[in-house]
Amino acid sequence: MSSNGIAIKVENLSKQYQIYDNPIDRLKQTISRGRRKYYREFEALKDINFDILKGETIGIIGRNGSGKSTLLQIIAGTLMPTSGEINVYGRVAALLELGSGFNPEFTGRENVYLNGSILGLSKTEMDKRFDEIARFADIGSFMDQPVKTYSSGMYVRLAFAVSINVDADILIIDEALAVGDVFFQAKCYKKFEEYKQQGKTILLVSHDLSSIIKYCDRAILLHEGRLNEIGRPREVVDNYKKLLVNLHEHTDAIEVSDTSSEEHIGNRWNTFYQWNPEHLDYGSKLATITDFGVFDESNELTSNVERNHFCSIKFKVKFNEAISSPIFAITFKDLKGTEIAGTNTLIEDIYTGDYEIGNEVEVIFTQKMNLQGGNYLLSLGCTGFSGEELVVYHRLYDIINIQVFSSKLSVGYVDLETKINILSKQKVTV
Ligand SMILES: Nc1ncnc2c1ncn2[C@@H]1O[C@H](COP(=O)(O)OP(=O)(O)OP(=O)(O)O)[C@@H](O)[C@H]1O
Repeated sequence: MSSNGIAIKVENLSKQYQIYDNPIDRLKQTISRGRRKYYREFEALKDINFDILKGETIGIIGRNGSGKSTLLQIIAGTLMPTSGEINVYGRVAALLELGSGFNPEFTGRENVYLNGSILGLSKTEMDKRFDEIARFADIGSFMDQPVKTYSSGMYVRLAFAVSINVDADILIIDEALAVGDVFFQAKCYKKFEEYKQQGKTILLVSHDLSSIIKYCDRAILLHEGRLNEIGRPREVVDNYKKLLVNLHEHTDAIEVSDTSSEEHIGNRWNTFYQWNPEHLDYGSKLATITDFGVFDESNELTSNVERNHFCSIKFKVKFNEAISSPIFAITFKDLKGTEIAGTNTLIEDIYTGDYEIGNEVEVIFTQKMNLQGGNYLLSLGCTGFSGEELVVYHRLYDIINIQVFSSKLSVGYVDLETKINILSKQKVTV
């Protein structure tokens, strides 16, 4: 069957698990040979449809229990769907949950060869790859110890090293990288880039939303076993965040309610800006952000800030209910959606006050702009706690673009304000 550029095709896929309330019921079920049902059915995946193209990197996100691992296992071929169809075009290397894929009694070396043979590679082919696998895993003499003696980090290192060195067309990774240390993670992400450049397909399940935005071409949001959304990672991640706070409304423009301070009506700071048409505006609106603006050192409204100069982000919040100790927040993201910098009054340990219905407050975040020259999206938020639970009153995500000007072209996102000294050593002549 021709794939027409498709790596994975999923059609009307559903998976039901049989839930036995009592362990003995499982035995009864076997004995009854289907005459009676001793289990409940639980639908972990419901009518899932999507195509993944060759060369795409896809992030899969969703709450715990939303069906991510079940979906990956079905794609990897280690679990059968209850109904529907799945076609996978190419060889799959899967790094699923810890504990799967390796025999704990075998050494690392033996497991490398075992995995290779499962994936259809001969011993000679694995011999050629072994040194690279060992180099990437970098677990030293543990390679010849039984895997059961490994730490979870070592386990992931070896499993990842195998997965990326078996010439798979499709790489599936379930959260596994989170266990490795940060340097290993960086090494893995670098490897992803190589993989992408080779036109290979990557499926990544992660709770690290920044990585999903940074590395994926598209993201899939699963919710209660259903495919909630598939699309641009930044949008899917933002919608997922909304879903996490159980708020589903999405308005296309800011609804600026009349505030109690008459002086600003018709003269709002925020009319100075072109708003991002893709911004997100959500929250319970028990408190609303009624205006916002960025001010330079002369207290002039601006959307251009010079690097290393001070600027103030101001926003007004009106309380539509009595609220104690709200949390005010700002975040800067780059245009890919990666959070670059941000803070809030909780992190900064600032007492924000108690408010009655109708009160209005002006919040001012003043900082030295240490971001490198470039374009950034500003997000604002007003949240709080209801008991233990974080509640969102109003968030304006990615509402405006702030351009940072800099004559200095250095690398990365922030200016470390490095001081460089060159100490010359005189040659000693005898
Ligand atoms: N073998 C099983 N038998 C019965 N129910 C199962 C089984 N495996 C998973 N489930 C249930 O199916 C649902 C989906 O599980 P799955 O592990 O796919 O979710 P997930 O999104 O990967 O979750 P997490 O983020 O916690 O890893 C959950 O409610 C889970 O309890």
